Amino acid sequence: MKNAIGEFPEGFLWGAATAAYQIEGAVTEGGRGKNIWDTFTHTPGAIKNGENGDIACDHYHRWREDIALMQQLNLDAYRFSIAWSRILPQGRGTVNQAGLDFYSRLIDGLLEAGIQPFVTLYHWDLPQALQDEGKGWLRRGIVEDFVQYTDVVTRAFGDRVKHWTTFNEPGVFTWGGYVLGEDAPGWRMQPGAALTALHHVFLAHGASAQVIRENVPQSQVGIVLDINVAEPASEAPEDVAAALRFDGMQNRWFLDALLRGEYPADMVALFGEQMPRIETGDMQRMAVPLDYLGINIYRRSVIAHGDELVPVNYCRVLPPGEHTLMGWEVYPKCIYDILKYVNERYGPPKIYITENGIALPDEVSPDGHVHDERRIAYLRDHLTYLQRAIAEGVPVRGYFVWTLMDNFEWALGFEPRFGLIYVDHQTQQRIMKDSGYFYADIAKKETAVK
Ligand SMILES: CO[C@H](O)c1c[n+]2c([nH]1)[C@H](O)[C@@H](O)[C@H](O)[C@H]2CO
Repeated sequence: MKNAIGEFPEGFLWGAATAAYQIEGAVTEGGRGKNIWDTFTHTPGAIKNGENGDIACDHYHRWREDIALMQQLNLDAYRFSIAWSRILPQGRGTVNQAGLDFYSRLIDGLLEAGIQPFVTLYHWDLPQALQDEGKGWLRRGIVEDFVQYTDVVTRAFGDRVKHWTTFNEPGVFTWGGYVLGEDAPGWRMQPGAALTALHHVFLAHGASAQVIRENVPQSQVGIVLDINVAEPASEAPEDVAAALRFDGMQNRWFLDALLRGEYPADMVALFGEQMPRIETGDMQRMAVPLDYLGINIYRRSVIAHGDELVPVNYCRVLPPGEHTLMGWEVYPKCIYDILKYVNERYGPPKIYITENGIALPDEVSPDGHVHDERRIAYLRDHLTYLQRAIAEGVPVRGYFVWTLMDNFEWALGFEPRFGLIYVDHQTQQRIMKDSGYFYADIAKKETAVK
């Protein structure tokens, strides 16, 4: 199909993405159990402005209205996550039928609207009961809990949902949650804790993929990673070495483990005593064949030597130029560079851009519209580089904007607005931004130029 950006493969999916804790609200409704983000956001000082996702975008009650907005955007697909603690309030054991019913109605509504559901099983919101019982992902037994959760939801929705992502960005929630303290559960520990948690997440991924394939005929199974191509800040040997360590930690640790069944030797040597306990067969258990790789792409990564993050000892350098509200550089060619990096080294069968977007201080103008020209430029320029990568043979089959609507941006609260749709979080009014109309035109099939 052809649109204002250029030629895209027939069947290319134009989507938008969200996550349960960031949009649903209704945290004590419908039998939902507590999760670690409920706890973390109510911990004084954890979240900017003391905000939380108790109400968020009230999507739990407004999902019909939100599906109608997705139709206005001409979406082919919608990427969303299921809240584990809505399905299994205690993380395991008794199933909450009201939780299954909510997602079943949502999925039926999407299908009726002609929108394909892309489900993420885990987007950071671990049931608090599992955190309390045995330190969450640090306990190897959690793999079995995740398998039960996978089994329940794929039996319930596998007749209608074919695209299943096990985890969103394993590195972010383990490193952020167990070392940096920036994400739930907010622990500041040694890197070894994050590597152990990550090892168990990888095992859970492999076991979950098996269950999905057993329960869902014609399923497509993948995982979502944030891959970053490292550019040394200078030609100085210490910066070049730091960029290699960044590449090892940010990219090869995940891609080698999940696609090749081995941890990269240089990083194993670097981590030494911090390495997780690896049992016989573990690496084969995690490296199950995948139907697609989801990649979240936002920015370029210019890396220099740094003394803080021991033992990886790298730090990001922010080049001059345009930056987003997150303090990230706007560098559209990053999407081309990252796709070429992954395709040339690992050659996944299919790729989806599962997140790409920009945080801006959007405001409603006196005319009642949100004129977010910078987001239009960001999307247009990244899509142009995406189209170039596809034309050069990278097997990208879909693109999901982060995000459908302005939502709860984790430790930063509601201030960073990423949405195609503006949300007034006091009134819950939704307003399509100018970028939403732009994207609807990109996604609209009738605009196809013969
Ligand atoms: C460096 O960006 C990461 O890849 C990334 C960015 N983002 C993410 N991962 C998460 O998957 C989303 O939940 C965030 O809301 C979103 C915006 O911050």
